[in-house]
Amino acid sequence: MRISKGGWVSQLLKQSARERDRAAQELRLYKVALENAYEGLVICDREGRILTLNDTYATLLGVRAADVIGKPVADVIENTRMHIVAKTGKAEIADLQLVKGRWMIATRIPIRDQAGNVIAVAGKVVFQDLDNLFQMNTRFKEIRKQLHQPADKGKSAASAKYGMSHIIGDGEPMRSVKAMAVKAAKTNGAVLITGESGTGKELFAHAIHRESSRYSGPFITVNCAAVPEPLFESELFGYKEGAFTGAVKSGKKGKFALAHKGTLFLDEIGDMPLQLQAKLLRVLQEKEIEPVGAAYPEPVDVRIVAATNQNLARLVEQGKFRRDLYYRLHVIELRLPPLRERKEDIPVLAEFILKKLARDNGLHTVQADAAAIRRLQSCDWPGNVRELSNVLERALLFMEGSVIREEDLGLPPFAHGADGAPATGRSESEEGGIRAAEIQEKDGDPGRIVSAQGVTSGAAPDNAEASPAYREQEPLKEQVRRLEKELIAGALRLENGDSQAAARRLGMGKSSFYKKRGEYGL
Ligand SMILES: Nc1ncnc2c1ncn2[C@@H]1O[C@H](COP(=O)(O)OP(=O)(O)OP(=O)(O)O)[C@@H](O)[C@H]1O
Repeated sequence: MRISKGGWVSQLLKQSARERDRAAQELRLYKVALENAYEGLVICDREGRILTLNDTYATLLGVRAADVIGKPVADVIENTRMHIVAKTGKAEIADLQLVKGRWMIATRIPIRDQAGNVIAVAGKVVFQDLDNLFQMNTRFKEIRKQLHQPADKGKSAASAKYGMSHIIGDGEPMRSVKAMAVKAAKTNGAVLITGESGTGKELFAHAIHRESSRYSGPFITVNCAAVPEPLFESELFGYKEGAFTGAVKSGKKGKFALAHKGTLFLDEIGDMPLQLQAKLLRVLQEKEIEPVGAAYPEPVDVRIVAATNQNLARLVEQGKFRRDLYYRLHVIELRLPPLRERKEDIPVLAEFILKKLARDNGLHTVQADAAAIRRLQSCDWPGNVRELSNVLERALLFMEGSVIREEDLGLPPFAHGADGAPATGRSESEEGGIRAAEIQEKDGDPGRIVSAQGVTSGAAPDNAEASPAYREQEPLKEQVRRLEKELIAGALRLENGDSQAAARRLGMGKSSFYKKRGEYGL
């Protein structure tokens, strides 16, 4: 059959029209898929100019896609690296990027022509709910920790993690206490570290060990507030085979024996039972231990560093701490200044803490602006550095921009007291919470208390009296207990039952935390 010339042409025209339609439809589909993607998508040319931006990303950025096409991507998207990838040609997978105050997971892929030249870069950001992101990250850290535990368990359990360089603060109070700690480290005598909760006593204990001639020996910690009284003796001194029913068959080494040739850090020493204090004194004098069930004492070479946030002298007066042991420990006392007495250190501390938080959470470092730092310096910090760290961690979660501003700190509005002194900062510490309750009681209203916010903030809101939201009928003590229990249970949940981490999260001292945990049966 002959096909006329006109027939050929019309056939070809029809075919190409069909292909055009198909291509156009395909393009429409891609466009719809791009626009409706859950992720933010952006494509740049090799000069870093935006070729296309989907609606999801445009909405997040608060721009109209049509207005930004052709603009340099760095002018439109904060902290972008699309233009850099266009230059390096190296893909960046799952990088963290802060955009409009939200952390995103960004992936940037160079697109090449057949000769291998970069002609464009495709970028994708997944913005998770921030909590999810942090939860994911916490979970990831846990898994990583579990994976690495068998290899370095022994090492991390028995070695000091911090040195003097980890102790931040170059104001006069801190410089002199650090200098004294270095001197104390060179001796072999017991050191007593005193200071309020969160002032860095544990940090100093580690650093003293590291500065001492025992630095290559073990560093063993015992939290005297956490050991149940009946187990104390065997925990410290160990026991021999068959010492008591339920004992491990082969016997067990105590902390003293584990710390042989190293340092034993007795944290919260004020909580040590009196009977054990007598035994500790004996070890310090005789330099030998007597494991439970042992026939003879065994020599040990251990240097004691003890810490407390209690007033040991007062405990001695009250008959709760042995005078002779107190004198023995008190030979070298390092008194750590509370943060309110070294506010000049707050800027460097904040910088250090923010860097550490960023590192621990795999984020980019964020800074606090001058007003935020001034606000931090206006606080009294009853929970000291731990509390400062908690406030900064929270600010990091709730900040809106890429720099922490005063309002991100979540502190009550700055106010001067009657004596001109700045108002106390928000405290998440137990002490802070109780103080809020006490303030209310002293104000002559013992049956009522401010809301949870007031309790945890450490300062009753200015309008507590006026706002019905802050007034409830439940008796004061019950409210405090209920809230305290909820907070402790919540923190334990978030930290997967890790008491130390939960105590840190709440800005509470470890001993108070353990006590409360037991008290509430959690
Ligand atoms: N000078 C400092 N520089 C850097 N970090 C610090 C400093 N002081 C304290 N910190 C940090 O504050 C937190 C509390 O410190 P640490 O546990 O040493 O305090 P503490 O006095 O032993 O508290 P507690 O009496 O409640 O056990 C830790 O995260 C610690 O790293």
